[in-house]
Amino acid sequence: MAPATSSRKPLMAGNWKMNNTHLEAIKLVQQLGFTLKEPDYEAVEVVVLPPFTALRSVQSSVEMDKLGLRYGAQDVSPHASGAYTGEISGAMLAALGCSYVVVGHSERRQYHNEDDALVNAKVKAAFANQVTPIVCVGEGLEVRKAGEHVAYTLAQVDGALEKIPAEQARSVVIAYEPVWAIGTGEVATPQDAQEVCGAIRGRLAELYDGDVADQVRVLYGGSVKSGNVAKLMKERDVDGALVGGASLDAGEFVKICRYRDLPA
Ligand SMILES: O=C[C@H](O)COP(=O)(O)O
Repeated sequence: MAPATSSRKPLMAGNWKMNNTHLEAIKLVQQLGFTLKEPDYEAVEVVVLPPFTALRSVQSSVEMDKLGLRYGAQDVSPHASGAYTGEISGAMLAALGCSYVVVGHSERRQYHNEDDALVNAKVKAAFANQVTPIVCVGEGLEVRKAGEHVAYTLAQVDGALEKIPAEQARSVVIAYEPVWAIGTGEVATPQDAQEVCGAIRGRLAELYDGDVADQVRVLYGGSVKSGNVAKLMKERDVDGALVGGASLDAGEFVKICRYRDLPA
């Protein structure tokens, strides 16, 4: 398994959601892998998050073609093994070379009733298998309108990291994804993103001693595209992006990974 890196290296993660068969996944990974070069990987960590059914194909492609991409899954079971029909364990993801797993995406919270306790159990399951969780947090429109977005999001951070020790917390990735910005084309302003990403880092500093808050990468997600990523990445506490729709297009995702070349 390729270990996840940190020291706040920018991270661009493409969450493919329920898109791409394993054959389409191979094509997309090869398009990305053959376009991105060593200087890209020196500047940015690039991760793709295919559906479970494509993970084995992505692993083979990455290994055979010696691609610099890392990859991960979109969910993990809180259980280690056994009679849990339809679930995929952390050990299974580790065996497929997954570096990352998304935990607590708003679509899981909304359509599968995932609460903070379950998200916390999934974070533990990921760490138990040396897979780095990308923990998604963020408020819906009503909460934002009520001006309670920071408190709401920080409560989700508290819930996800309950009883997670500092040595694990320092490698976690947190993705701030305001629900109203996901798939809507309505990206948060850089100032809005910074407000919450900065507050998340502040909360990490309250929760943990030492360098945890400095080490953790906080991503922004929600309608990120090549046209807005450079401005978002200028913000002090935005360390990368969790990209949905735009990550399905190789050319667009490469541009996002090369955000430094784009006008901010
Ligand atoms: O995980 C990714 C996010 O849900 C963002 O999706 P989007 O870029 O399509 O808005």
